[in-house]
Amino acid sequence: MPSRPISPNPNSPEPNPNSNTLFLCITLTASAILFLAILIFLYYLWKSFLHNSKTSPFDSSTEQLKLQRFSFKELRNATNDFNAENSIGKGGSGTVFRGILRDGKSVAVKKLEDLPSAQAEREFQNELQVLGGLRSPYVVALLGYCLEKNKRLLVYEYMPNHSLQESLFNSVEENLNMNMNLNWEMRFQIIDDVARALAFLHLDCDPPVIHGDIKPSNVLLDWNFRAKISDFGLSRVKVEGEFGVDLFSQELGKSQELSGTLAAVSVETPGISTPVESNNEVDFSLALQASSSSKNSRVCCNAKALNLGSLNYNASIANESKNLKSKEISNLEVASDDWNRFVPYDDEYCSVEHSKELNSNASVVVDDAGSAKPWGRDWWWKQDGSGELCSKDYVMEWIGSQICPSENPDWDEVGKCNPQKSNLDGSTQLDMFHTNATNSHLQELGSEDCNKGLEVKDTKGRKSFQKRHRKMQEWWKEEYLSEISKKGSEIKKLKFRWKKGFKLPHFSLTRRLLFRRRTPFLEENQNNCDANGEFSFRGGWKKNNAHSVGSEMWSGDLFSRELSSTTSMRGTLCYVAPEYGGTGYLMEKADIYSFGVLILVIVSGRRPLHVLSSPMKLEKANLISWCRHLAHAGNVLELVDERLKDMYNRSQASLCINLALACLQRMPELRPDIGDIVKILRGEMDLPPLPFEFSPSPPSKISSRSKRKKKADGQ
Ligand SMILES: Nc1ncnc2c1ncn2[C@@H]1O[C@H](COP(=O)(O)OP(=O)(O)OP(=O)(O)O)[C@@H](O)[C@H]1O
Repeated sequence: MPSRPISPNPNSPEPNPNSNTLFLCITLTASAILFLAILIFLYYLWKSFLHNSKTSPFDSSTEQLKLQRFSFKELRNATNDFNAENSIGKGGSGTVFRGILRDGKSVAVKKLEDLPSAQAEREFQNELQVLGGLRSPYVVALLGYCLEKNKRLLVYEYMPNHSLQESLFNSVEENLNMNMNLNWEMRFQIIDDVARALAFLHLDCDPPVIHGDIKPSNVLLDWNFRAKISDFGLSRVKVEGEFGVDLFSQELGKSQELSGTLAAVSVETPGISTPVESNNEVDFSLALQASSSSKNSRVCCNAKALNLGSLNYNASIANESKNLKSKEISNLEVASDDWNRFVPYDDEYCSVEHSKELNSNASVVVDDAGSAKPWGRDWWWKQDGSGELCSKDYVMEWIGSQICPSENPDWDEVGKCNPQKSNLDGSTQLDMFHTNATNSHLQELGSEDCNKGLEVKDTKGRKSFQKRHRKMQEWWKEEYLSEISKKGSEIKKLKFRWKKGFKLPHFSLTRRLLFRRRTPFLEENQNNCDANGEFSFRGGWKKNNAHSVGSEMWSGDLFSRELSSTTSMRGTLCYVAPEYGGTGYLMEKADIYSFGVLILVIVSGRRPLHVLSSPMKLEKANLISWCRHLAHAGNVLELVDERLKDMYNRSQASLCINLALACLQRMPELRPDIGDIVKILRGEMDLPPLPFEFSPSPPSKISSRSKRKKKADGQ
């Protein structure tokens, strides 16, 4: 029986073709939306990942600050076409004008040179990246910037009483006219303000910021003569990890450890909204990047300083000609620049360290007395730009007497290791790195001995000092010279590569990328600072010789110190800490040193090296040296500015001077930290005991608090 076909159930609904299509449409749309959402999500995830990896470490602690971007036209209008009448100062990198913005706000506009050098460029970046991220009542606010083609301008809050430099060193008449003479209360307040500014940078910023160039022209005064610090072109951000011992090795450690990441971020915009053009080197952002990527590294990165290094390095490469006679002066100028920065404020208590540097200069004085500029740069003589140091011969004579004491045979030995001599011999600057490195160690060791040795004045003592000094030199030679010679071939290789690829300060991005492939180990350094031989050199070195910050601390430390003694000079002559040229242990303490000089300058109203055309007592020319003598004689108040007459608080003045002496100790570790300094100035803490040579014998603990209490009681 044939089966009957099953007829469709008349009750079942007919499939509706329209609803099918609708269903399909909805599904497709939903999938597309979902897919898009996922894409968007992934995109944002990726973006935020990128953003986080480039965020300044400030972000964690400080709100990002938006800097206003001005057009050039706006600033030109504000300053009346940069009218000379509106010019309020000139610094190394440009001129500062007073301007009034459209909203009526007074600003100071720093116009950098139109053809910015690599150094100016880095300074610009540094200023934006560091100062741009800081807000404190003790720090001059950076309000904005202008970046148009080759135009670089920075816009700051206007400080009506300009710089401390002017208030202290303008003529009395000038100051009287402008009502800018500083009485004691103002001076003490300024010292306190600068201390608080440093406390903010060192203690409140995370990571700490090291200013690196504390001096009167970088202390600006508001209407009430309250001080704020400015000029962060040399500043550094410090990231401290568990291996935080030596600055320079940390720099190396950072570049080594982060070799993979550094290259990638060099031209990226850093955390704060900062203009970075693709051809600019943003070494600062590298430091920040490094800091966020490396737990165990402590990073100090500095643009201007690296550039100084590059200057030296370039000079060294350019200086391979053996017939140096005519060129050598200019090269020596560059080379001796670094040496010069140490020069003449160190006194007899610790002068062996600097004696060679001084000697190097002395040899130029002797060799080249009349011609050229034996000291390299005019600015050396024009401390802080005023040009008041007009008696060169006088100073030279004085320096000569300081550096070549014929009665000290030990110094002859140091004198042999003269960078200029090595140059005259026809050796290259790279060779000089060795020589100078060697010397710097000899000096360090020597100076240690000198400090001890000077305490022993008799012949027996002198002999033992010499013996110890030589012994230390021998020890150093045995310990390190072989190691350095092992590394000589590496240096040559680097020199070769440098000549091939790193000579141009701004070679094109394409070339950079090409070069990157070929020389990966140099790329991180190139990104850091493409014209910077020193940094490349360091990084390259570290790359091949170190595997971690900790494990290679010592070799890195050794080598970087050698280099730093010739190439990494920073700051301003007479204000820069001695360790900047050598064993840079604690960077904050370098600020403390400069602060010590600043205190003396404020209290005395004198420059650190103060030589006038009129005859003057020799020992007073060097402020620090003179202060130490006075301290030893128990008469520090003689240092107080005569213009104040007797109208000053004696206990405060004595406290300030003794505090300055504490800050000026040669060993960074012995200098008080800024937290203590603030407390000492507030009278909440006693001044730590000063070293023997600064105190009238027997050494006594200066109890500022008790003294002030007594004084208060007496009153
Ligand atoms: N915000 C400001 N308000 C008022 N005056 C300022 C301001 N900034 C700078 N000046 C003035 O301009 C001068 C030059 O400042 P600038 O920072 O360019 O150079 P410097 O610190 O003197 O030198 P260098 O930059 O070479 O260390 C200062 O000494 C000060 O008198």
